[in-house]
Amino acid sequence: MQLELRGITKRFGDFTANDAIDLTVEPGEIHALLGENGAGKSTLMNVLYGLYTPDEGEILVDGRPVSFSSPADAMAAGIGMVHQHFMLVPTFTATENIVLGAERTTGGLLDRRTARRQVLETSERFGLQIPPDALVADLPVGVQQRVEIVKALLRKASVLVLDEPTAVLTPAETDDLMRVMRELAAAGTSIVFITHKLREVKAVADRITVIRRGKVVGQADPGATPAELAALMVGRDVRLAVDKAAPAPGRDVLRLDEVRVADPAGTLLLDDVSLTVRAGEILGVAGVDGNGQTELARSILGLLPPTSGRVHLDGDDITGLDVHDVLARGVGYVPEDRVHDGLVASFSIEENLVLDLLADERFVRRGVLDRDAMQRNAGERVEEFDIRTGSAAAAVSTLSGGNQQKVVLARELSRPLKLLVVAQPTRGVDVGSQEFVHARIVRERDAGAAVVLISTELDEVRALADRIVVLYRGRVAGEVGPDATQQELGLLMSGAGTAAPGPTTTSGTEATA
Ligand SMILES: Nc1ncnc2c1ncn2[C@@H]1O[C@H](COP(=O)(O)OP(=O)(O)OP(=O)(O)O)[C@@H](O)[C@H]1O
Repeated sequence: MQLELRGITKRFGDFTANDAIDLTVEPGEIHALLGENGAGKSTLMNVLYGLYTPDEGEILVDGRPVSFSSPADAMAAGIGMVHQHFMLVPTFTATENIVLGAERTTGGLLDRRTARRQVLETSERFGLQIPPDALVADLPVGVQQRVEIVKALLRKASVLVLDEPTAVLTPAETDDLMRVMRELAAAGTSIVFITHKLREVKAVADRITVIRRGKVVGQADPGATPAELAALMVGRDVRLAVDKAAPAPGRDVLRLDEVRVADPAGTLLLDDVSLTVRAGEILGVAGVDGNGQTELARSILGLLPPTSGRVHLDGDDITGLDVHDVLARGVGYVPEDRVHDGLVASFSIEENLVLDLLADERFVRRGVLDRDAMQRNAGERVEEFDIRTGSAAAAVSTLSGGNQQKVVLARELSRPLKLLVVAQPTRGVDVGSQEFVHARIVRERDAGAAVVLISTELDEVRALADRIVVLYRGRVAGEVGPDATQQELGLLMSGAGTAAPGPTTTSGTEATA
């Protein structure tokens, strides 16, 4: 199927998110859509998927104009979309999710056998392995994504939109998705692929369209170098390498002594983790997602009290302190899940920029919020972090994904810090802003903060960290320098080269200690 978007314009109030965009996607083509945060990529795809009505322009399918007033219309015309945030029901099985809304029923009941067979057939045909009877909540993110893709394919999608599909995937899951994309394209499905990872674009794209500030600025050749692609996206040269001097570590700021965290069933999520981070150094924490990184950050912050072991900040025992007390001691926190843990969606950008700073006399006078000060602060932060918004008084939920991430960073880096804990700092952030975020993290280090950098992006960890620990099944599998090779890190991340046992359970007394 040939898809053509012609002169699409979409405005929000007096802000033009898409400005007369033309885009043609040929049958069986993988068409990458590149652009900085807030460029208008998701908006354009939401227009295509019937979620937004364009103010101007038209959509043509095989040369015929079509008009979609809902995703159901778009799906009926053969367009499928996998969103950045999946839209699955966690308590339903994979099969139930896939057939939801298009189910065949007999006497009002779901025809489970037919549904299951269809799911298996589609997943086998495209090499998308799915356990049909597993609950979605129990599946790894990469498999949940396959459920979304099978769901679209089962509805006979001949154009599949993937909006930042690799942001949450492990490297192995990403490779797998790339393979699936190539196979789908070879079988005639067209794919619109949105990503900020230029290497992926080079690996799979047949054609590349770049948009900037709502307009198409050009097509790029898939043979272009990442630096050339970055320059076209951002409109200037981008340094893809991080500039940083040798560290000058000072006193111990953070010390974890044999920290253990067990879940209610007694499985150890953090297992005897001991580590020290000094002022003026960045400790990188590498590992495949789900090996204790989240629990590590949360136990330092006081969001998840350790089952046993101690956490010290600047010599003080802060184990068991409330998160507000920990933050008030000069700790900054950029959580991996910005939507749930970093922002209040319905609050304005101004308000989100001072969350957790409500004891700060810059913004609160005699218990009353100083709106003028908040406005001034927002103006400065928006400018400094290049947050793309029409107005800082707008709800933070109206920002593009990457710009929401910048709000969290701008807030956390706006006060003097002893310790900065950052998880996945550049997830969903465009290459130009990645450069900026990396430079800001190094600046915190150079100003004397101890930094814990948790990232599943090995390139990021190696570029920023002064030392790297690898977490594997809740344990520190090893410590290496920043010059460790990808292979050495990969081995530690897979559990090879360590004596770490499989998932352990606490023995009764320890679990409750
Ligand atoms: N519902 C809305 N109301 C107001 N403004 C909006 C709305 N949705 C999007 N915008 C604005 O439109 C612009 C484009 O956003 P969009 O989500 O399309 O960007 P994007 O290119 O997908 O960015 P990212 O790479 O960060 O995901 C942003 O500046 C955003 O703030």
